[in-house]
Amino acid sequence: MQTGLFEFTTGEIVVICYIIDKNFHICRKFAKMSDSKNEEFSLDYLQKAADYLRNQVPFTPKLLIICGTGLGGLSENLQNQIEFNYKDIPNFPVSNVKGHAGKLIFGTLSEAKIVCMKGRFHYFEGYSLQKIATPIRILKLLGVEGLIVTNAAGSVNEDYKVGDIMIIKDHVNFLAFGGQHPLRGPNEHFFGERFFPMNRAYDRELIRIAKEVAEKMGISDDYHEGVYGLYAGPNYETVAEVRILKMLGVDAAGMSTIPEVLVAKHCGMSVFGFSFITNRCIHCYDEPDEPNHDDVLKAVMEKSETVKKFVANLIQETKQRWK
Ligand SMILES: O=P(O)(O)O[C@@H]1C[C@H](O)[C@@H](CO)O1
Ligand code: HPA
Repeated sequence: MQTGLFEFTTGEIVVICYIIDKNFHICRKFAKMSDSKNEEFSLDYLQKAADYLRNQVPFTPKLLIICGTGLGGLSENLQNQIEFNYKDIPNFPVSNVKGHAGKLIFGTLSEAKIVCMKGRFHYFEGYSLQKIATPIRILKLLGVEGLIVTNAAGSVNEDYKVGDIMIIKDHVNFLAFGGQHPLRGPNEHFFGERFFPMNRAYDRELIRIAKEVAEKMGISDDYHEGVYGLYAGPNYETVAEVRILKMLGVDAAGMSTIPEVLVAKHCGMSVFGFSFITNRCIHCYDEPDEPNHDDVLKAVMEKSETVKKFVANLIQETKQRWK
């Protein structure tokens, strides 16, 4: 048979049809696989977790606090606590890192209606970026309008010291430069628009109030406003990587936060974030220090009361928003 440039026998045509058909099925299979990946981020899937929680919590939470490594104590501020283990909530991920308890705690503080994630999910644990951010969407379905996101981070900025608080004014999402994003894939319009801005991601009014709170607490030498950079981990940075982060305008490096902030902004939440500086990132080859997770936990423990007070005061000053 003459088909344009090529000549085929009937047998060859059968083989070509078979290959096309096989490829078509393989393509459909891949399309289904990526669809099913998104299914776990879809309204229907997440609604199940939201329904489970809604049936047991007698109020609508307005503010979500994500506790960074060792910062689980932030939930101790809450009154009238109702606690859930992540593993008991249908379609909720489970966290595996030391310093992350894996509990969702509902409660009130200065009349603000709050839910605390005591334990978060990290990319280095093997979760997809979507899975990391599913709690944001679940809690949005429950009524949450604002997010306070916290993390342990290493200081790239050499003016920072261990124990400082860095209020996040902006971030650099290194994963996005490589094309990785929790909102990659079909857009779930229920939650937000396909394209959305991030130039005002961190709420300027909340930052202003937080700075006032820090001043009133007398910790003006111990807080900064800076840029958070997401390093995927689980290793801490090499010296060359720290130097690159510095050149690119990063003040503190961590392994979390940005996927949660992206999904929170996409669904219209106000966001305030801060890093607790647990260690210095090492800039020089002849420095003998090496960062490690136990020192990270120790640094947080030493200042946990100050951090708890900072968050409690910030909530007190903004409680009208979260009633
Ligand atoms: O959950 P966060 O970002 O606070 O955790 C940071 C990153 C690693 O889990 C850990 C490194 O020590 O702290
Ligand atoms: O130095 C760090 N780098 C990245 N993540 C971190 N989390 C705590 N400290 C660090």
